[in-house]
Amino acid sequence: MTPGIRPLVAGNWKMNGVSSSLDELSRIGQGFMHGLDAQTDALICVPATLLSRACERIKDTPVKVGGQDCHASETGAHTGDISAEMLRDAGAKFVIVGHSERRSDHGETNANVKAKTEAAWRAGLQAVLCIGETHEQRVNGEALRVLSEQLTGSVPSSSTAQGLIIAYEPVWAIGTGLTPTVRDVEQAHAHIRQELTRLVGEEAAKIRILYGGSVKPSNARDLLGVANVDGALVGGASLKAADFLAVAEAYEGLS
Ligand SMILES: O=C[C@H](O)COP(=O)(O)O
Repeated sequence: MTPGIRPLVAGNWKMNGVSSSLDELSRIGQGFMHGLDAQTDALICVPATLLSRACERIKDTPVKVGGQDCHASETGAHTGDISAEMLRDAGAKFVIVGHSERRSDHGETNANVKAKTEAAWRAGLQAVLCIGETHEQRVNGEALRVLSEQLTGSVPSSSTAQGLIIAYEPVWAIGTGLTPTVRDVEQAHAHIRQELTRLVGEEAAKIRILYGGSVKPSNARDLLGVANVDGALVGGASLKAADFLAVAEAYEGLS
């Protein structure tokens, strides 16, 4: 946690979710409305096909809805793509950019990610910008250098805490059940904060830095209690309301 920064617990449903999954979303919304201590902000990034209905379902709860990617252009001949303006029109308030699955499946570069971040702002969305090293890079001692490179190439210098959230997701920890040690998370997040300061100045002190990669109820408290960890980006454990709410509950007692 960082003093003065309100944590965000964000879920990423990835390519999971059909109409019937909206009941799970309703349970998440209800959980944040009634059960939790309102100590965290909450966000669920659903597939684009569910966006409008998801917004409608949880409009009376504190949980926000986001998209998982956007095109850098506002409109145009880009079959199958979705612009940030379209996400906003469907009710999204946030969008994930630069997730490692987009980088690996679609060859997205840091420059692409930067353009998508700026597109998100143009549409009035907050960007959740993902960075993280591969297993090979970590083993070779290159993790911090890779994070610096990704931040330098993808974070616009005009970034503000209103527009930008960073998610540190070690690629090797995503969906594997493996997590870095608390010491490694602490080191990575401190490094990210330092690099953000170099890139955007004192605004960096207010920018949320989330940890993502195999976050679940059993490890949430350890991971989220680390200095400079201002929330979580949760994949698999966000698909079940009970798990997602349990991750969010980890903040109770931490603050
Ligand atoms: O966006 C979420 C991350 O990729 C983490 O996924 P995971 O919690 O299933 O490891």
